[in-house]
Amino acid sequence: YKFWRTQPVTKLNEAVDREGPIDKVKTPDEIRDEPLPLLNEFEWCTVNVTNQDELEDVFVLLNENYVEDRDASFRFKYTREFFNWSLRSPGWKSEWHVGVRVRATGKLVAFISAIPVDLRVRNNAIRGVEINFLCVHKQLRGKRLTPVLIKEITRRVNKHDIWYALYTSGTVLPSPVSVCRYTHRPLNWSKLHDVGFTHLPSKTTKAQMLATYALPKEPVTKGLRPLQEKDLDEVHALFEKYQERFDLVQSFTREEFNHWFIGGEEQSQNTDPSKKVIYSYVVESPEGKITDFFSFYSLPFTILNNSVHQELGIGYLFYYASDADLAYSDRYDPAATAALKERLNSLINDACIIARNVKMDVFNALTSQDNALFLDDLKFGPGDGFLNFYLFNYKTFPISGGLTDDKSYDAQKRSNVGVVML
Ligand SMILES: Cc1c(COc2ccc(F)c(F)c2F)oc2cccc(OCCCNCc3cccnc3)c12
Repeated sequence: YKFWRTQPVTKLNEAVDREGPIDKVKTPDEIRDEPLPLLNEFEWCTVNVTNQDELEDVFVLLNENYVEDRDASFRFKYTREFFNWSLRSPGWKSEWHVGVRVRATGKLVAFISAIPVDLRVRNNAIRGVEINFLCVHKQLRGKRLTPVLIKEITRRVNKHDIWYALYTSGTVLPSPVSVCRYTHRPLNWSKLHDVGFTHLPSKTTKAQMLATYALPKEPVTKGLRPLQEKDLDEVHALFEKYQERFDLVQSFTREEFNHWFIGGEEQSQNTDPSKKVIYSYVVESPEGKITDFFSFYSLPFTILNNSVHQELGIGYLFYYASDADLAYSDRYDPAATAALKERLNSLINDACIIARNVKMDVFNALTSQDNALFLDDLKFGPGDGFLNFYLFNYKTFPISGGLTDDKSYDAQKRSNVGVVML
C-alpha cells in the first residue's frame, strides 16, 4: 500500500532496534505553506466547531458515514456534545479540524481532526497530537482521499512544530505499538439479544442469562460519589501517580484533567441527562481522603436494521486510579496485585451499575491498563474486535496490550498501555 511505505512509520514486520523519532527533526519553515492539491470538485475547509451549523455538518457526516461493525448492523453515534468535549480540549485549534467540501454545494464530505497531547513513551516525553474522527463519505470511498487527509493534517500540525501523533484503528496498518482486545459487559442482556449482539448459548434459558448478568440496584463501594471540582487537585495527583506504571500514557495538565473528567463548561451547564458524555466518580475515605477514581464515557451505537430498537446505549471505560497497591514498592507483588484486584472489582462493578442506571445496554472496555485484573470476574466477555495503537514518526519496542499469545486476557502481565482513545 504505497502511501504507508512513504510515511515515517515502522514497516510491517520490521524489527525495531532502537526507540525514538524516525524522521530527523525538521522546522516549520521547511514545511509547505499551501494545502495539498485536491481533485478540482473538492476544496479544503477549516471547520469552526463553535459554530452550531458547522458542528452539525460534522455530526451528520459521521453519523451517516463513520465506523460500523463488520456486519454493518451498528454505527458509532458520536453526539454534538461528544464533539464539543473531544474536539475542544485545552490547546485545541480550529485549523486542526480539517474538512473537505464539495466546491459546488459546500457539502462536507470528509473530515479529520487533531488535538494536542503530551505523551510519554516509556521515559520519553513527546509533544504530539491525537488523530481521530477520520471519515470519508461512503460515496467517495476509493478516491484516495484518506492519504491526502492524513498528509494535510500532518502538514498543519508540523506547521506548529509538532512532529509526532498517536492514533488507533480497528485495522492493521504499519506498525502497531500495541494491540488491545474489545471486551463487553452486558447490562441489558435481552436488548443485546434482540439486536443480535449476543446469543443464547445452547442448553441455557433467557432467565439464566438475565440472572448471570444481574447487578445490584445501587453502587456498593463505601464513600463513592461523583467527582467534583474541589477534588481535582487530589485526584489529578492520584491519577498521575497511578499511571507512572504504564509505558504509553497521556500526561494531563490540571486544566486538561478538568476538561476531560468534569467535561468542560459545555457539560457543567448541561442538565439534560441524555446529553451527558463523561461520568467521573471518586471514593472518599472516612478521613476525607480520595483513595480511588474512575470514569466512563457515553458513545451510543445507531442500530441500522432493527424495527424495535434505534440505539444501543454504550458506556466505555475511560481512565481510573487507585491507591490500593501504591503502598507496595512492586506493583507485581502478589499482595499488591490482590489488593488492587479487589479494589478494581468493586469500583468497576459500580461503574457498570451506574451505567445500567443511566440506561446503557453494554459496558465496553479494552484489555489495556490493569483491566485484565477484573475483566473475567466482572463478566466482560472478549469481543471479536481488536484496537491497534500507532505512533506516527516514532519507533517503539512493542508494548503489551494485556493479551496472551492466544489473545486471551493476561491477568499476570496485564498491559502497559495507559492511554485510552475515544
Ligand atoms: C468499538 C468497540 C467495541 C465494539 O462494541 C460493540 C460492537 C457491536 C455491538 F452490538 C455492541 F453492543 C458493541 F458494544 O467494543 C469495544 C470495547 C472497547 C473499546 C472500543 O472502542 C474504543 C473506541 C474506539 N474508537 C472508535 C474507533 C473504533 C475503531 C476504529 N476507529 C475508531 C470498543
